Amino acid sequence: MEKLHDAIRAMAWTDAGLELLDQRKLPLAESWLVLCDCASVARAIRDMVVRGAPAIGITAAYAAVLAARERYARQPSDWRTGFAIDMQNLAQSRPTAVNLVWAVERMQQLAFSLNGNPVPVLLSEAQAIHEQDIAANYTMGERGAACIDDGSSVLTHCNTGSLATGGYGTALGVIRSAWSDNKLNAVYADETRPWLQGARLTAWELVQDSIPVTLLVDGAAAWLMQQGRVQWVIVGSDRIAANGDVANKIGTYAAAVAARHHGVRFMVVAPSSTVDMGTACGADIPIEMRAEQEVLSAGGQPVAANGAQAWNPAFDITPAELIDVIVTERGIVEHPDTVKMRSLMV
Ligand SMILES: CSC[C@H]1O[C@H](OP(=O)(O)O)[C@H](O)[C@@H]1O
Repeated sequence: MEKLHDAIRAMAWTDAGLELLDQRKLPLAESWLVLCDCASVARAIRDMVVRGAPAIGITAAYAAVLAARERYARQPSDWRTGFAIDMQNLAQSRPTAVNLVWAVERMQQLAFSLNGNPVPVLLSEAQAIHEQDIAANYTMGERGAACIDDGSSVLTHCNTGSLATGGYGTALGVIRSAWSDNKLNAVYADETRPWLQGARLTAWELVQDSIPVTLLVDGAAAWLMQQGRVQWVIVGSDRIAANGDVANKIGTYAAAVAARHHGVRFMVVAPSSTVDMGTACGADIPIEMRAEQEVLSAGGQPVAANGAQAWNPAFDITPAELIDVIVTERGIVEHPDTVKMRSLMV
């Protein structure tokens, strides 16, 4: 089967600045923002113009280039002080995806090792982070697809494709590769309330690739499994703790519980930049709480009675014992635990 085209990108560096595809407007409109300063990129991450753990990390790396360019132009003799402030603000834009802090620390450590104008070297580093992520996604796509038997149907949650990464995707990369290998009968996608990453982004990506996709409301996932209609649930992650516990979009834990109950296998796909060996277990992962309004409305229109309140955790924690396999570019871990995760990350 011909290799799927890989044209979708969430971000692109240009001399004018960092271009971000505004994912808040998809699938109805494809519009790009061109951001020229670090603070604007931090706001764009917070406001989910760009989202998805690896995409957030790559975007932060480019934001570090913008910060260095601005600070060095303003004060060549003492650009580091302002740069450090920019990096702190950037790192605080969203708390759960460890890729953000990983990228900020990697860029800041490099920046402070440089003499003279840091921008050219930092830009090369940011571009390397971007390219390495894409390469990792193709590797994970092949490795994950190899776990899937011919004739399988799969369910995915949220968006883990080119829009959530540097390109191709993590869990959606596995689905792309498995489809290219003629292994899949059907692909199901949870709409993923309240932000609708599945309905608005995953479905859009798969339609672009001419891969048939069937959307379902999140509450239908367990019934789909009870009907025996999927053999795998395949998801991404925003942070994997040292013991293999996984933080991912809200609704992932429910899917994992239902999958285990119904004998459906559960795969987590994430680059090693998502693994946080400094966090012992899932209980120690910060869970982002987002605005109540995201639950109380849809498409900008209220859907709840005026006066109702909402609880809006953006992520939940799936314990390692509910995960059959974690796929990274460094290797595959079956039935993850701390020992296995540590051996993967050495
Ligand atoms: C490729 S991992 C993407 C990961 O990020 C999503 O969260 P958000 O859309 O809020 O950034 C979701 O947890 C996905 O699994």
